[in-house]
Amino acid sequence: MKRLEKTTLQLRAVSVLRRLKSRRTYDELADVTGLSASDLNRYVNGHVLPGVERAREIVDDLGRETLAAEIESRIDRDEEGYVDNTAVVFDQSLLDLVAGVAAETFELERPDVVLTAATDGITIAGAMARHFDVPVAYAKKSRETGVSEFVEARQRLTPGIEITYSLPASALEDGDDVLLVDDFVRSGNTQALLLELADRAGATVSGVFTLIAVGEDGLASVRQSTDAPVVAFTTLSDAGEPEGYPRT
Ligand SMILES: O=P(O)(O)OC[C@H]1O[C@H](OP(=O)(O)OP(=O)(O)O)[C@H](O)[C@@H]1O
Repeated sequence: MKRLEKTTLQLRAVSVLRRLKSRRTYDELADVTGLSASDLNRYVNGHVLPGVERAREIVDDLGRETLAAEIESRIDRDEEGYVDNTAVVFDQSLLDLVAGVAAETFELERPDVVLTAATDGITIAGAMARHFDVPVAYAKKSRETGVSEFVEARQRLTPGIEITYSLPASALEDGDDVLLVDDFVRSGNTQALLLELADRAGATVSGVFTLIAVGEDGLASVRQSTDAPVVAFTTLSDAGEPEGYPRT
């Protein structure tokens, strides 16, 4: 592991601890982490960095669980099960941390481009692109004025109603490795569309990452369309209650 990667991991672990600390005393944080309150105080206040192995444990064991619980606690659902994740997708610093933790825990490979669909996927896709230091591209439901060439794919909403998503042709090059990212997957239709766009551009999809999966059906459907790993940071049940992680 290179020095820069080690330091990045150590700093990410500190960010996770700071998020946890914001709602807890040091003694409570010690109970959650199994680390001593005095060590935690030094990490959180920036006097010392955790060692690399300890940092990895903090990120892998606590990072995802903590952030998934935070995401779940910020999601509202109406009576019909529609998701309001505004409080998540508007919080860029939370997403920046999620992107780094997700890349570490899911061992996502560095792509050439991160691709998403406008609108709500843009902030998590931007966070993932920044993590890997690669460009982010997004397909839109309208053609960008001034762009002459597009790659396009159609999404069928109901019989007779379709939306065309347009991606400037310059966004992807033949042979690019692409990571598909979105804020949530429900039916998987949006990911199917992004897979089609990538395919039309001659790109290879190296992975699919969603912040939230609503039920398992959408993920299963995406997995049938690609051999690339398809992963969700957290999964909510269709019935309305988040599952998999305790709330904080
Ligand atoms: O798996 P699916 O059933 O396709 O649903 C997931 C998509 O739905 C939402 O976008 P939406 O189409 O609502 O557009 P928006 O981001 O502009 O709100 C969300 O941002 C995903 O892109």
